[in-house]
Amino acid sequence: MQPLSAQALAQYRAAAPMDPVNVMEYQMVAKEKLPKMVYDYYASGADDQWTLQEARSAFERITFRPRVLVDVSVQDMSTTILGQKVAFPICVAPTAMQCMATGQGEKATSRAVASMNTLMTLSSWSTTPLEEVAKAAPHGARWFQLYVYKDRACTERLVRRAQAAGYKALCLTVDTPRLGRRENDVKNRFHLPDGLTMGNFLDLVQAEMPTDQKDSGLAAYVASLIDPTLNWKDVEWLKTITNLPIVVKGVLTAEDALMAVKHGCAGIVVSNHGARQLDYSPATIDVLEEVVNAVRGYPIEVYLDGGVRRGTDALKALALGARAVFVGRPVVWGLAAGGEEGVRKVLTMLRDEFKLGLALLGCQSLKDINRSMVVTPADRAKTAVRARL
Ligand SMILES: Cc1cc2nc3c(=O)[nH]c(=O)nc-3n(C[C@H](O)[C@H](O)[C@H](O)COP(=O)(O)O)c2cc1C
Ligand SMILES: CC(C)CC(=O)C(=O)O
Repeated sequence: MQPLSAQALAQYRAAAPMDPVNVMEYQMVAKEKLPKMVYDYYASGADDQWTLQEARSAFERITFRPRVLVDVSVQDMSTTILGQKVAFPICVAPTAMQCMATGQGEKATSRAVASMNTLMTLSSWSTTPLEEVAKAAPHGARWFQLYVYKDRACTERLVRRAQAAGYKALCLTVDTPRLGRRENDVKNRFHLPDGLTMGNFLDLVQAEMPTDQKDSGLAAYVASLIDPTLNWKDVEWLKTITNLPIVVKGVLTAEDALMAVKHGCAGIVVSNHGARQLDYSPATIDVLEEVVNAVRGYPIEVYLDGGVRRGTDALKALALGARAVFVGRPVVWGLAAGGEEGVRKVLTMLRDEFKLGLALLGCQSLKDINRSMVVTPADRAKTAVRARL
């Protein structure tokens, strides 16, 4: 989502709802509450932020073909994600440094997500140690997002800790050999606010983010720690140090999807990192089908993240073959606006919108959602060509 313009914010203030009724309004409340450096970090995309805009535009270009006169008085939104049951197919993507949004940070998210019976992915760059996040909601479904560090011993210890703490999969982020250039972070000289630390590294590597940079402190921090040599062989290495399933996050092409299959990954997140890495990458919803078609018949699940702000966005992704979607910023907006309760409200909104859309589409359960229920720009182009022949 685009950063809000001064004009949009002024318009919102004029009609400020006491209680936000959608995710976009939660973003506006969060913007009012957060310090500028923090809001900008959460909201921004890379460079021109073209991909950031495109994430929403691409969803807007897809329309539905709803079916009618179907009994939808009883609905079931549940599914499984790598065998773990979730109440609805909207899960939580990893977002770093959540204690900047609210004091309880990742612990609040953990409790809210568990109470909604869905799945949370914890960023390895959390401001709370992974064990404390697990303890905050012991029965919640949880994955651990991994960046591979130059210090492989540190990486290995982190993986073992995640496994010991009950995280059920490693979500390996593969689109960040270097941090994308977020110009607001450069201007703001982004750094971790005083009193916060990267909770998982306290005993491992340099826990403090530099504050004296003439650039984004985060970009320098990432450059000093994350291993840019990461490649498919390292997936094999990871498999020698853990038996947790590996989900690769950041795949955008059929070629890489097939590499994930070849290297024994259990899942793929079709993701462009919330438009924060390579600008002019496509919107994820536009490449989802390419990935789904490439791996059809293989034992691998495909998920999508990026720009999901409405229950109907999730329906579109499922119709195009995703097993579930993940949301990043909406959770942070909920946290900033209302802590644990704010996250619960955001997830409840998305769940309820999804349920309503499911009924209006004529579906009783996720099994009823199918490809014929959406029309994409590619479908329209094909129809136009056929009409001309
Ligand atoms: C503030 C912020 C921090 C993020 N931190 C991480 C991270 O630590 N690890 C990671 O793999 N992805 C990270 N991401 C990317 C998200 O996991 C996800 O791909 C993206 O936010 C999805 O798009 P959405 O925000 O439009 O829902 C971050 C995204 C944001 C906005
Ligand atoms: C600590 C960062 C690498 C987190 C991240 O992935 C992001 O800001 O997009």
